[in-house]
Amino acid sequence: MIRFGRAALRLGRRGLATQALKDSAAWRLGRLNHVAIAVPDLEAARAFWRDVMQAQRVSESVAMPEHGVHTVFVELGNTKIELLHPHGPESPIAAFLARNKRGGIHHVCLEVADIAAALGALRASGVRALSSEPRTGAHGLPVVFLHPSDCGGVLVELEEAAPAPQPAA
Ligand SMILES: C[C@@H](C(=O)O)C(=O)SCCNC(=O)CCNC(=O)[C@H](O)C(C)(C)COP(=O)(O)OP(=O)(O)OC[C@H]1O[C@@H](n2cnc3c(N)ncnc32)[C@H](O)[C@@H]1OP(=O)(O)O
Repeated sequence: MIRFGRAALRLGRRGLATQALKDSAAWRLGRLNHVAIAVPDLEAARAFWRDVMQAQRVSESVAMPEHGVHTVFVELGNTKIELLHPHGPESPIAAFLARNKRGGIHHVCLEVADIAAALGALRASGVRALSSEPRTGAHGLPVVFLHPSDCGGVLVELEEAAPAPQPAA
């Protein structure tokens, strides 16, 4: 059975649906920030997106040992692709690549306006977070991962959107 936390059950009831709408207004689900792809060979993947797919901007590789990954960002204009490669044997990407030898889509990252409010509302709907608190993600902003078994089989990362720049006075 595919699970979506307890949200699908609860939203069937009028009162809880209204509450969920109020909650979502507070935390506001926003843009697709990136799609992450786990890759067995980071330099080969980097070259593919730069030279074959002709992406205009492909970053250098950055090591993030605190997340167990090396990352490369491919800018697409409306969103990004994050290439992920394991950093260390405990890396979650190592476990993923052990099951998916050629790599594949690992997670999607969605922006929210208020990550603490999002976590509270999602937990109340039965969606499990994979850390007790948000951590600092690849863009230096708070992120939290949601269990794929509670999100229809998709690993979802939430990232608190950077505050919009204020117009010059
Ligand atoms: C730098 C940062 C950033 O962008 O800001 C990052 O990207 S860090 C990127 C790396 N960090 C993370 O991924 C952190 C969050 N990830 C985790 O905590 C873990 O990887 C889990 C998602 C819990 C999976 O861990 P593990 O493979 O040990 O768990 P498990 O074998 O018990 O799997 C539990 C269930 O989830 C499924 N599963 C595992 N990984 C999955 C994935 N990427 N997408 C969809 N489903 C997935 C398994 O098939 C299994 O399904 P069944 O139960 O149906 O068999």
